[in-house]
Amino acid sequence: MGNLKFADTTLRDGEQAPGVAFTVGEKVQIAKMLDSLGIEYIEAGIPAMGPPEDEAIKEILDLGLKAVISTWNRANISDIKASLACGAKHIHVSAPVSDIQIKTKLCKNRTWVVENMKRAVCYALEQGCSVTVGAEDASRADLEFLIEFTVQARREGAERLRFADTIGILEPFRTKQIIGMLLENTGMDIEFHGHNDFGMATANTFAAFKAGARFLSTTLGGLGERAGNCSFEEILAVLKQHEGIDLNVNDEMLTDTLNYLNVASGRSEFSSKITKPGYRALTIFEQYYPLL
Ligand SMILES: CC(=O)SCCNC(=O)CCNC(=O)[C@H](O)C(C)(C)COP(=O)(O)OP(=O)(O)OC[C@H]1O[C@@H](n2cnc3c(N)ncnc32)[C@H](O)[C@@H]1OP(=O)(O)O
Ligand SMILES: CC(C)C(=O)C(=O)O
Repeated sequence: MGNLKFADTTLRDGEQAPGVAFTVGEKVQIAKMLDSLGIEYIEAGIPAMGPPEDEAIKEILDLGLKAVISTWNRANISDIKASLACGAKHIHVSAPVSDIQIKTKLCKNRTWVVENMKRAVCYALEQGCSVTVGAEDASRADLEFLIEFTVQARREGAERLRFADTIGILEPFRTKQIIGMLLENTGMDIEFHGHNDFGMATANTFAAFKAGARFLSTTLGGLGERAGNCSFEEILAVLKQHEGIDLNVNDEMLTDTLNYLNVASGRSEFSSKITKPGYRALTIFEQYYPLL
């Protein structure tokens, strides 16, 4: 998909959607389908959760897919050991970076967060893994601290930073400004992870792309915690319509994948996602919407 890369989190954040629990077989099938669509990065799950999550992750890793398979870890060594036990080679280390989450969720301070992130990154690298770092609740973080956290992650050897709009409070203008500022001040590659609480996950993801984020975190159908995440098929349509970027995703395969997910997620409203305006515009009625 060229310079722009997709990091799918249907199997991790998608499964955090209310009422959704995939079986091991469903997770493996979804991973195969994501790979067939040409998605470059697949977040397979959280090994620290134990069985059956770790079984699914092992099976996915054993498939030898083209996509890079990563696992989600808290900023601690025991989570990374659980990932290594599954055979993971690509470790995502995640930590809250807003003061509100550092204080209320972790009961810690900024120094603790940076030190534990660094220790976890360093450990994973020593084990021969590649590492990405996640900044949870980045949209509510103090900007100077976010820059400091990112610079330290980069120095430690992390490949990129996942900027999470964890509670979905950003809007596109602010997103563009904040991602641009982060890129300018850190030189770190950015992955944008948006939530849809105000219905702006796709718009914010597009704004992050316009600001220079090369990695877009998406889920099939926008499945994800609370109101969900940026949907893969929507941002595909937006990129095509507004940027003329055609990622040549096989439309039939995408529809089959969404239909499979509809059944696996048990979310009946999900099937209607393929009739969402953005997606439909470019797949069914493309001739009426000349590309820019
Ligand atoms: C915003 C997000 O989407 S984050 C991803 C969220 N997804 C999930 O949490 C998946 C479901 N969660 C689980 O199954 C479990 O919470 C597990 C397996 C991940 C962890 O289980 P446990 O360790 O038994 O319990 P628990 O969730 O209470 O862990 C809390 C501990 O993790 C710490 N912690 C939480 N997040 C992080 C983090 N990102 N980095 C470091 N430590 C963290 C807490 O401070 C707390 O530490 P303490 O034990 O010293 O007080
Ligand atoms: C763990 C992260 C990336 C997440 O899902 C969020 O903060 O929204």
